[in-house]
Amino acid sequence: MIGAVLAGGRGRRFGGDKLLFRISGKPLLLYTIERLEQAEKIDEIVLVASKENAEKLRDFGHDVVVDELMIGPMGGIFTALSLGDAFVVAGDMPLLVPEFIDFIVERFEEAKKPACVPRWSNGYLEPLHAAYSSSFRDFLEERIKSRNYAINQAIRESDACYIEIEKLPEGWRESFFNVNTREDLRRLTPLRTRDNPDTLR
Ligand SMILES: Nc1nc2c(ncn2[C@@H]2O[C@H](COP(=O)(O)OP(=O)(O)OP(=O)(O)O)[C@@H](O)[C@H]2O)c(=O)[nH]1
Ligand SMILES: [Mg+2]
Repeated sequence: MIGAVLAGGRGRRFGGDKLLFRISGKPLLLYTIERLEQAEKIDEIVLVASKENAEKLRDFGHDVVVDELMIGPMGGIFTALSLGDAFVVAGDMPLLVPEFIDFIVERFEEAKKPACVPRWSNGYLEPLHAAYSSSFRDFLEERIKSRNYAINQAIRESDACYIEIEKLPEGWRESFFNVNTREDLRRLTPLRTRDNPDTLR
């Protein structure tokens, strides 16, 4: 399965290109990529870039595909699916849990549904930590044509399968953590053992 990383955002809340921002000398995006590489079900990684940052992202050693739409997550997912079925994450998720990703991909493969998306008990979805089939792309195309870019609504109106988050190990939830502001960087401090045991303290 392709692991697609959305990496075309502007980082407005962060105040600059957060994906290249270095934490203990390592770009945020690299943390995300390394976690995704650890998932056994992911055999190829693709970075979904903007035209502006595509060149820089080539340094990460994975294929880069340019998002021509730049309408937010829906366009990134749409672009990723042009390559085939994909597990899609945001580039600002440094604490991805590889076992959780494998779990979702397995469920997706069994369910044979257009998408498999984690869902909280209050109905909130995690569309940027989900598996999608290339057939979901056709469904998105219609919505993009009518400028309806709301990804959660699209998922709800599709025949998606859901993964109930609260029924899974609590430790897996940190997989959703994403860095949006500089304040969020602080939340990384006590957590890191796997990647950089000492340096983030
Ligand atoms: N390819 C692509 N990636 C996107 C797009 N919008 C956001 N992303 C990426 O999707 C991920 C999650 O988005 P956000 O957390 O909102 O990041 P952002 O858009 O850079 O930040 P803000 O400007 O503060 O919203 C980030 O890794 C972004 O780089 C888009 O239109 N196309
Ligand atoms: Mg984010």
